[in-house]
Amino acid sequence: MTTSNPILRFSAISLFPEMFAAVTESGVVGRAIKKGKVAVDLINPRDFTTDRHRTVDDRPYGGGPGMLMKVEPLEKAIEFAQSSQPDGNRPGKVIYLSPQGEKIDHQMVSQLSQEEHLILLAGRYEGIDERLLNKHVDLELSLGDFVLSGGELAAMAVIDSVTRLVPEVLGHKESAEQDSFADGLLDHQHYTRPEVYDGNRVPQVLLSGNHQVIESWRLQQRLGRTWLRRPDLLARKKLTEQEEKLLSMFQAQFES
Ligand SMILES: NC(=O)c1ccc(N[C@@H]2CC[C@@H](O)C2)nc1
Repeated sequence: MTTSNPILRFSAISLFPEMFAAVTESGVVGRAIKKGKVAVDLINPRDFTTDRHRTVDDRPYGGGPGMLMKVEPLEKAIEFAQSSQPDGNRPGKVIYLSPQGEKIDHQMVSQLSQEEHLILLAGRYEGIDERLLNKHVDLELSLGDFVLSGGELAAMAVIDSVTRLVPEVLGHKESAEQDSFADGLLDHQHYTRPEVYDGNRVPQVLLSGNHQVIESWRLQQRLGRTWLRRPDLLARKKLTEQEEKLLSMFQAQFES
């Protein structure tokens, strides 16, 4: 069933729109687009240049290495993205991807999945004029403390992670509720055939067919792994009495 108006629309502003095929032509996002639940428009600032050489970069004031993205083509691309928003809808939220942004986490992804239109600004070169950012950008986001040669990969990470949380995008089989972080814990271990691999057996509990025991074991592993690998996440989580008990049993075994 394709609906004419998608639940969530992304407008990706990028000098390398062909990169976005990586998310638009496969997997969860590809299927969500086919089902008309999500749309991804690609907007290239180069199409908004007026000079013969279609110039999109310029030298930085104050000198220094590299180039910056020209203001005018970017501004026209952003205004084009906003004008493509159906009348009456809330204006699109302009997101700039950069190492100077707020670190993205599940909370942020979940909030973004409630929006109707996300305009993702993927920069290149050394970046973008601060006055353009101040005028047009609502939210500056970062995948983490590292530098990419362009914002496109970060923008695609936003498209993929947000799309997964759009209602009815994931079938019940792949439901996002089971995702790690959805409840502030890391994921448990996963196993599939063969039962013995490289001399290691699958944990017996998973072969028992006793779903209550399996669920309890999985929760205990999630608590234990979060305690071992991401104590910062555990510190933020209010544990139920049952979770406290499972975790302390895990800790006792671990420390024995
Ligand atoms: N950590 C990140 O999310 C991130 C985002 C963008 C980026 N690089 C672009 C290229 C020029 C400027 O627009 C920023 N690097 C890292």
